[in-house]
Amino acid sequence: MTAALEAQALGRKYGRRWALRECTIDIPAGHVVGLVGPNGAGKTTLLKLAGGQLEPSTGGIVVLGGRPGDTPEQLAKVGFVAQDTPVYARLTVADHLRLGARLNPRWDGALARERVARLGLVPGQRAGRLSGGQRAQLALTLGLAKRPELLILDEPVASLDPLARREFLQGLTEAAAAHGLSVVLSSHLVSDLERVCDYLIVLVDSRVRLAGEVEPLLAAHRRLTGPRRDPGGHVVSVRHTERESTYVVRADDARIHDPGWTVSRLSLEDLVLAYMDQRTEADGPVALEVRR
Ligand SMILES: Nc1ncnc2c1ncn2[C@@H]1O[C@H](COP(=O)(O)OP(=O)(O)OP(=O)(O)O)[C@@H](O)[C@H]1O
Repeated sequence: MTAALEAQALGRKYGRRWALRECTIDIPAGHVVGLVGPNGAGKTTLLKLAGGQLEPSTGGIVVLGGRPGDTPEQLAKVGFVAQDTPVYARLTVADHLRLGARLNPRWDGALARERVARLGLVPGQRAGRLSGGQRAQLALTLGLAKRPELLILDEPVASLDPLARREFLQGLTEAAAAHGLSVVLSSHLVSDLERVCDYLIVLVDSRVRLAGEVEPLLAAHRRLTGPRRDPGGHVVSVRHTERESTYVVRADDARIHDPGWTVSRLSLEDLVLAYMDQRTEADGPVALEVRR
């Protein structure tokens, strides 16, 4: 099966500064991928490389078997909803749907009209007069109605209210399941990702710190709480208080059966925060090899 996204030693510089470096990932098709990381980590850069809006400085990237943005067929297969939810301020909602139909060979007009009606968007209203959240919903509708094989969403839910967020993410999961759509979405809202993503990429300081399917990743880590002593193996992060220490470790090689520890599983949010934190005994960040 063709991978949704393969990157090999992918890097992108702005001037002399790396925005993304040494990125090697291989994401099978059919996943809903959550891309997380602190501000400036390189998430948008990676998404734009996948969408063909940016060229790599080093390495290579293949999306659905082709070069990003290379041919009309490739462009039709990939939907991209940018962070600032670009819509044309002077065009109405209905104009956007007409434009979508004209520009996209696989356009699903029924889906677009049904979503617009369900969201309560007025077809005759100019996009410039919509609220930020409504503009985001319109941009998302255009992305879904394009019927891509891969939908890339850069912070799609940031401006949506909690109900709209849940509604959108549910729609996304349903579309992914019904049409075999692959999705890559970046977000700072890890609790939202927890609900929809089955694949995770954590980017920190322009590098991939963790990548893989969510369930195996969660199964491979534990939180140890107890005395301040080296648990052995891969320590992802550690926090000390006067009374106890909390370690996040790779479960396969740490001494988790030591009765001195209280051992618990992690939520996706705990796991993401541990890799974003990565404070160790030496108090310096460690680059970890990520096994899948
Ligand atoms: N057009 C540009 N020119 C110069 N530097 C840029 C440009 N775009 C991004 N950068 C830099 O590249 C790095 C990565 O930026 P990027 O937008 O990919 O991060 P991000 O993870 O998406 O951040 P955020 O969560 O804040 O959206 C940052 O240091 C940023 O300042």
